[in-house]
Amino acid sequence: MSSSKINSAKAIQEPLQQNPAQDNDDRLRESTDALRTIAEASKQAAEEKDPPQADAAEWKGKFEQPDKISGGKHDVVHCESAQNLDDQNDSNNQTNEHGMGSNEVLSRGESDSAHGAIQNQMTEKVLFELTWSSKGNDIVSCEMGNIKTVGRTSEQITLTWKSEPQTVLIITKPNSTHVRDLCEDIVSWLYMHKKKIYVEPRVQEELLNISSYFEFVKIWQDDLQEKVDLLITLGGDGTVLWAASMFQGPVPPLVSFSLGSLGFMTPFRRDGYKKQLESIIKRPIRITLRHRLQCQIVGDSAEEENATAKAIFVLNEVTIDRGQSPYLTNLKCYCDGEYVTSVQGDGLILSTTSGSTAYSVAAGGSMVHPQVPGILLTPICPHSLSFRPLMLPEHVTIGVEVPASSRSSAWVSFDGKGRKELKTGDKLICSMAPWPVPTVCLNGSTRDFLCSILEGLNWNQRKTQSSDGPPQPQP
Ligand SMILES: NC(=O)c1ccc[n+]([C@@H]2O[C@H](COP(=O)([O-])OP(=O)(O)OC[C@H]3O[C@@H](n4cnc5c(N)ncnc54)[C@H](O)[C@@H]3O)[C@@H](O)[C@H]2O)c1
Ligand SMILES: Nc1ncnc2c1ncn2[C@@H]1O[C@H](COP(=O)(O)OP(=O)(O)OP(=O)(O)O)[C@@H](O)[C@H]1O
Repeated sequence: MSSSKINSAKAIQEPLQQNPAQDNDDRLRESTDALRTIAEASKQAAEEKDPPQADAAEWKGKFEQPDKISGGKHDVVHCESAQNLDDQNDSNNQTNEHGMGSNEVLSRGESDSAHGAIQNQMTEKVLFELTWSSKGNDIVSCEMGNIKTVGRTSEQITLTWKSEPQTVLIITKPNSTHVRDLCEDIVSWLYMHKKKIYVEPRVQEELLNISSYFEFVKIWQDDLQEKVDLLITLGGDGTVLWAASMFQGPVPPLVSFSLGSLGFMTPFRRDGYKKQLESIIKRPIRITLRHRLQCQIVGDSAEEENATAKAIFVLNEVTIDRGQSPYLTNLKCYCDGEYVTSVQGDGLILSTTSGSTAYSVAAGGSMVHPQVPGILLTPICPHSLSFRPLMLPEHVTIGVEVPASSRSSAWVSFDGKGRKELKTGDKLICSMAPWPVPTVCLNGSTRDFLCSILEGLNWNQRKTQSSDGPPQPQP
């Protein structure tokens, strides 16, 4: 192992040992534990073979400090009065305000070359306001004993900056010339607009290889989640997943440019990026709050790793499968601690609604609008004719256990990464995380979703039936 890897592993291990876990296998642990887990997952990823990912994961591990999260903000949305919205948000202009999202104030000082003076002024993370179409703060009213729904949790949300975002983190897909080119352009554009720019070490190196002009671009060192105003991804859905996994607490608004093959979560195109970014930093933006799941393994395996209270955040799904075992998985499923059923088949996917169009749909699950709060249970090749996919409400806690009677262990993966063995007796606990990923919409949450299933999956494409044919049957 290289010395940098050893240092990185040490940096990860130390926080892991600082906060011993408490026992409770029915509820997910609080945020301190969550960070510890992410650090461990990154360590594992760093040991994987893919060099760009291993390096990136190693870098992520360096700044993931468990104690940061204990002071994390659980309330992403607070109630406060709304402002008028501009013409971008017609649909919301006639509605009342529902909530306000704010980021905390923090201090920092750092000198830069060209824009040093400007950058030094940026000592606070910018605040913003969230407008959630609704006739009031409540979802349900009960006046005079009449129950009436007055708000919808899945309505379009608008984010209005209190001042222009200043600090931008750009995450890019490795090994792509198109991505590198667009990254260079966007970095230059942002610098012209006096933004403070952070990237991964690999990207900084790439930019400096192009020109020393890019010396103003910084590598993020620490306090990541507390300083970024805007997150930009250049790549496909995998890059969005990667960027989201870097935030173990609140996630800043994420603008995703599509430079992949499919791009369900990447509505922005490289052409016209200037106009789009200009609009995003200066005007109110429509966002989709993509829910995440927090997952935790409890049992002997976790204890062996000295991390019983591990939690990992996923934007798409957590998958439990049979790995290389030739046997059926035998997974006992619990909902809020109550036994529900057993999965006998290749495995089970616990998916967010954002992830419903990914692995879950391939396994026969329904596609669900990402703003709908809920957890999908989709079996993988169940050896039972009646195991239909299921969707449960957002508040439940799901447990999946490999019972002692199982013929073999199972394997868990998180957004397709960080595979871990679930030995007999181990349990995966999963519930909705308090920190969603706010992705910026191109044409609104619903239109973007429908476009992605129509264009990405060719949903329900069929040649139209010709009008000529047998005569209509007479009534
Ligand atoms: N049989 C399958 O369909 C299958 C199998 C394994 C993993 N996956 C998915 O791949 C994801 C990891 O993505 P990656 O890009 O890192 O790996 P990857 O490069 O193997 O890409 C998998 C494909 O899934 C697509 N995808 C990812 N998230 C999506 C979403 N929310 N909606 C629609 N499509 C989506 C990607 O665009 C890509 O085409 C996992 O979270 C899992 O959902 C799918
Ligand atoms: N910054 C990053 N560092 C390391 N690995 C990354 C980074 N961004 C993305 N990846 C990985 O690179 C792989 C490919 O990325 P991505 O899915 O974005 O591109 P794609 O496969 O071309 O696009 P699509 O998902 O649309 O098919 C994914 O496995 C992802 O986890």
